[in-house]
Amino acid sequence: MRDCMVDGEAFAADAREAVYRAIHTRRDVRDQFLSDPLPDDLVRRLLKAAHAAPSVGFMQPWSFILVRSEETKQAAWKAFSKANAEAEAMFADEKRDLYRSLKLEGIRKAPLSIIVTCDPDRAGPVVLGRTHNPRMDVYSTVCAVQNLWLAARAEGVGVGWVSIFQDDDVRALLGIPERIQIVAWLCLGYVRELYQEPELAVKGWRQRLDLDQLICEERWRERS
Ligand SMILES: Cc1cc2c(cc1C)N(C[C@H](O)[C@H](O)[C@H](O)COP(=O)(O)O)c1[nH]c(=O)[nH]c(=O)c1N2
Repeated sequence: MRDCMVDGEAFAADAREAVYRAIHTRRDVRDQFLSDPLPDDLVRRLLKAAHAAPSVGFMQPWSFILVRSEETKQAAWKAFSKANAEAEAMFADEKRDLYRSLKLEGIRKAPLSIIVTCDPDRAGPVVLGRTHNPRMDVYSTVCAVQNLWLAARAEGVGVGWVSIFQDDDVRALLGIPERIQIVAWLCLGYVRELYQEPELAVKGWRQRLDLDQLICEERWRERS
């Protein structure tokens, strides 16, 4: 068994710093995408990072659909626009005005979209670790998205997650069968600069919560 092990010691300070830098400077990107295409080997590294994510029962339920054509991106943007109009109507008064002013997608600007899906049947009917909570497959897929997002940050590639869609529109557009879950539409492209803080905070939509208010010991505590 010893032959199967690798060193588990802490990274050297600069490598550790790089990991935290990727975590803390990662941003959701909507408008800063450059049009330059992403090289295939880079895209492959990002997908490899996603594929290295943890998954329940080592299920690896994810798949990745790569979209580069203007035609498909235009159709996706139309689906977004329809859903976004519905979303806008759900907010009241000033919040609605602020919502309307926000840029919430970069579908047409980003040279590449990666749609991440989850196959609930990937590892058969009974999956280790998912026996009492079937949602674990989607949670695993989200881990893959986050791996990709952090790797992209290190590569100078911005990622924007767009979730303002009716699933059926995306299904029809990409030919995704009913049994497959759509987890994320990710827009990707090189970026020259990023917001220092979440754009939604900068634009006054919502601020970062105080971490100390979110930690409790032993028992659930309502946030004050
Ligand atoms: C599941 C999920 C879904 C979405 C998002 C994120 C996640 C995790 N985010 C991005 C989100 O607004 C952003 O992560 C937060 O505002 C925090 O900003 P940073 O990611 O730190 O820049 C996002 N942003 C956006 O402009 N349109 C969208 O539809 C979505 N959808």
